Amino acid sequence: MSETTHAGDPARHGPHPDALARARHPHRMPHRSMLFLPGSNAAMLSTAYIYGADAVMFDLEDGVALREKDSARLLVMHTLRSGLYAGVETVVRINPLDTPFGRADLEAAVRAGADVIRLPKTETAQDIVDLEAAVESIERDCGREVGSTRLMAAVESAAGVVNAVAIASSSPRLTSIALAGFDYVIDMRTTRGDGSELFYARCAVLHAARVARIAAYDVVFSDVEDEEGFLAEVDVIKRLGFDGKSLINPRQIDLLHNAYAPTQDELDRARLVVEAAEHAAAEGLGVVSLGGKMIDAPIIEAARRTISYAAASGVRLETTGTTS
Ligand SMILES: CC(C)(COP(=O)(O)OP(=O)(O)OC[C@H]1O[C@@H](n2cnc3c(N)ncnc32)[C@H](O)[C@@H]1OP(=O)(O)O)[C@@H](O)C(=O)NCCC(=O)NCCSC(=O)C[C@@](O)(CC(=O)O)C(=O)O
Ligand SMILES: [Mg+2]
Repeated sequence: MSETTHAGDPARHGPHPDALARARHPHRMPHRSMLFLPGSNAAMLSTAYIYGADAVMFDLEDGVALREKDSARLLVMHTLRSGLYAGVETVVRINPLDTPFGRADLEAAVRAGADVIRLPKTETAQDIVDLEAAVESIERDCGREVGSTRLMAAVESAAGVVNAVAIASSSPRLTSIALAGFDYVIDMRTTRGDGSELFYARCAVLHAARVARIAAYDVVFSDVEDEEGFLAEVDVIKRLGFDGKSLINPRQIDLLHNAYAPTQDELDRARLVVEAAEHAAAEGLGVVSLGGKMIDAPIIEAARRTISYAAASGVRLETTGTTS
């Protein structure tokens, strides 16, 4: 692939500052919604930055027909370089590296400045180690800051789920892990149902993410007309502890963000906790207390996350499904 230089090319100027902020302060940057966009769909690629997803995922893998693999790669590369998505986290789902398309996808995505590479069908930690080596070589070759491309592992099989802790801990570049439900249930010889078929995998992926201190994304919900079913699934995954979900349709974004938004009471309490923590830090106090009760670090961290969710999409409106 030939490399052209032009002003504003993210491949020349490193990652968007927003991406660096996410890497340094993950609790302040929500990872709730990741919108899948088929890389071959020019109309979707030219408009989807307006929908307000936390991240968009340009898909070069299963959402793209074989005969469109090369044209989709070019389309995604030009979209990344266009600057349209400068304020949104950009993710490219490449084809696996052992397919005829994987290396070319990776080369194009890293050179064009993708914030994150999503590796589908990750089964072992070695898959990520190999990906990291390939990414580093491309970064060096094109002059992109080494280490600036982040990685996401998508786990889509029994092997991936069983190896989730090793995968999640395999690279400092790996900032998130996603469970992919459709391929997973095929591998498990079952079908999507009431969620019980995903329960073990969800828990395994989530525990791996927490051990490695990275973000965890839940599966896509395929029926875009079934708002009630979508919200029921969101309720389950939020309770389990997922940071968010991969999505296939813009209509799912606000529903998800509203479900993750705090109530006004939760926000007020979080602000008090953070104020108390900041006061204690300013006074050089080792112990943070609020109303006579000691507050520990995980509570302060959770309070900061609550404030970041409210900053991103307001407080939760229980009746309308939207946020204020
Ligand atoms: C489902 C449907 C056909 C419905 O279409 P509809 O037209 O009925 O939708 P409408 O709501 O009417 O669209 C209103 C307006 O939004 C625009 N719009 C729609 N969707 C948009 C979007 N995604 N991005 C930007 N724009 C969008 C649309 O163009 C229109 O724009 P406009 O005409 O201007 O008004 C459509 O959404 C769609 O194609 N989704 C993406 C599907 C996809 O990517 N599948 C592969 C990934 S899963 C996989 O691979 C499995 C996995 O690997 C997963 C894992 O790894 O996690 C595993 O194993 O589990
Ligand atoms: Mg899949």
